[in-house]
Amino acid sequence: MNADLSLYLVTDAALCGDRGVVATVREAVAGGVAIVQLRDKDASDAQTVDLLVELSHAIAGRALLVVNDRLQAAVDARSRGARVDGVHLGQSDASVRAAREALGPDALIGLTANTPAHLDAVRALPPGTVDYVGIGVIRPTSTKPDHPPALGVAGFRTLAALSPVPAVAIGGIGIDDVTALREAGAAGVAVVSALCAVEDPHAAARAFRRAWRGQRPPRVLSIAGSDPSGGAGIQADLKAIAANGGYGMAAITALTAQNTRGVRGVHVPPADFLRAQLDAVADDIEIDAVKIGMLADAEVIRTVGDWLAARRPDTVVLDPVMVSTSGDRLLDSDAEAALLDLASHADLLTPNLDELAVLSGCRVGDWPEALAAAQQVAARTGALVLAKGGHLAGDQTPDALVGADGVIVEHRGARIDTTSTHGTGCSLSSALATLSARGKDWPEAVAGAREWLRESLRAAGTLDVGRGNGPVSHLAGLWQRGALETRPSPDDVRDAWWVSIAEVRADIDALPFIRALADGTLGRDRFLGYLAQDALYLREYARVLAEAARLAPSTQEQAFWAQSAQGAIAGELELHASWLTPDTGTSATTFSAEPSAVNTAYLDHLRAAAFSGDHAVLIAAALPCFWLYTDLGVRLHAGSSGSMR
Ligand SMILES: Nc1ncnc2c1ncn2[C@@H]1O[C@H](COP(=O)(O)OP(=O)(O)O)[C@@H](O)[C@H]1O
Ligand SMILES: Cc1ncc(COP(=O)(O)O)c(N)n1
Ligand SMILES: [Mg+2]
Repeated sequence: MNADLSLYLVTDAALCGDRGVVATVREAVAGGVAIVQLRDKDASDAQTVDLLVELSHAIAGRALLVVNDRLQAAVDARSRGARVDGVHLGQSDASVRAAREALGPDALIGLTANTPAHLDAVRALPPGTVDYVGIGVIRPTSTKPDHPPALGVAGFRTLAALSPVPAVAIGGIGIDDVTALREAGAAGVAVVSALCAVEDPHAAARAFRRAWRGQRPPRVLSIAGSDPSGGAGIQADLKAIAANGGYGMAAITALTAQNTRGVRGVHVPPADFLRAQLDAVADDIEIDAVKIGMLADAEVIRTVGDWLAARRPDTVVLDPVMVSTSGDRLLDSDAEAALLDLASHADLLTPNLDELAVLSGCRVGDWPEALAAAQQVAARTGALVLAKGGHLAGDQTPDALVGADGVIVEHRGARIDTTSTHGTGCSLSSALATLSARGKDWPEAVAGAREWLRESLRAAGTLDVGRGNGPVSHLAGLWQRGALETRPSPDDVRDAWWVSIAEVRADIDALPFIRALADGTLGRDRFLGYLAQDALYLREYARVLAEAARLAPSTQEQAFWAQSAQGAIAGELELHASWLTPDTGTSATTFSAEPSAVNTAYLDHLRAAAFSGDHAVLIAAALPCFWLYTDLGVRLHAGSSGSMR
């Protein structure tokens, strides 16, 4: 049996305390435990059978269940209808061959192995007798008082390398050991106290899961129908998963011929082939979350249910698609009861108002009725229910996360004014599965998915796809944040500008005034005339720069422009003081000069830019003065022969 052994809970009644074994297991499984071993050395056989029956109901196919040592209890519990997947035996317990014979070829049979000789013995057995070995203890632990010396991670690695079957690490494992053990070849980590003796086994299990998974993005599998127009079904799911940070995969339940205006046809491939798709993915890839969408008919539902019972990933979101936004049936009406059964495999259901009415059998005419129906469905299925208000009349689209005890969290929000709502349900449920697999709890996942969907709805119109109800813009957030633009760097832009004004600059260099300035032959009067104009220019330029400071988008830029304004005023004052004041022998008339026509035109250009109120426009007008003067100054200085003064 190719089982998920990654997070393995071994029960300890004493450590579970008042909460009890059943509640502890239920919470830990909800948090992501993949396999549970009932271990109680003190219980009688009869008590063990009772507990197995109870645990099998509590687990409800969400994880595997095995029993430690008591082969007969496993057989007896099975005869009472319990799903007991197998046994875990110690070296001194019943023989693994007897267990295989009693429980059959599909049972999961594990064996404790602590020495190379134990592993040699496993290799000597007929293949398929033992499914996995438990190797330990990793660290000293009190839950197994007679344990052999602790192996540490290095000792585990050595033994695991000798094992012919997957090896689970067990004994005193803390969350900090998980990564190292996985790297050392562990197929899973088995824990007792770290999940039983904690206040919140659900949270602890999630933390272990995350540690096991490491930093990689979650793998999210959509089991849904195809929408060739790209807005709903698996096409929407893959985009939604990617947009929310997951790696998307898709097993196709049905092909639809549809567009934004409606569904023209549905083709359902053989259910066996769906199973083949699901197994192909699961045989190779660790699936962190599943989103289930369109299921077409009862046989497809059964196929998905069987597959989930055998290899359920941590997170299952079921969008009980029955009728599309365009009003077309996507599920046979006689399959609705089967869908309700499947719902009990899910962590979260995301029905719209109509689907909620079908699932609950209640009238759902308004939001309070939706909340009541959702609570009823939650109680009946054991899953949480996200009641969605997209189909409500009015300008609000509330969504509420509801459990068996009532509303957990409710979001209100104004309806976004758009007709592009094709695939909103598909997209939302995929986002939820992805965010949950990224470690968010359900209320956080709902808040995050809603926020993302609303952003995608707001941008939907710009896609302009189709003439019916268009798709949402799944990647709008990414596009708006500029991830796509192949924008040239600021340096490239500036270089291109310099090149584009090369001719103008050559003309400037050739001006008689500049040539005389450069070779030191400029007459004093002409130079003083120029300085007077420059002083007049700087006084106004300082005001323009002050306006740039006022409009600046950041404090850093604000400070730069304010300092530049101050520098321009200081420059003007210095020109007056050093060249233009009467006591240097220069005429006072120069000081009171009128701006020239060119000066006035240039200043008017700058003032117009300042009045535009647009920082970028103003900067574009103001910067050439900085850059061109610097450029010219540098070149004149490089070629200068003497002082101007
Ligand atoms: N016009 C809208 N503005 C804002 N949110 C919307 C709008 N239409 C649908 N939604 C949201 O889209 C999601 C899907 O809801 P709904 O349309 O009720 O389900 P479905 O698409 O399954 O029929 C919900 O979160 C709902 O609140
Ligand atoms: C293949 C497929 N699956 C699901 C939907 C539901 O769409 P919505 O999310 O708008 O309810 C759809 N239209 N097509
Ligand atoms: Mg919708």
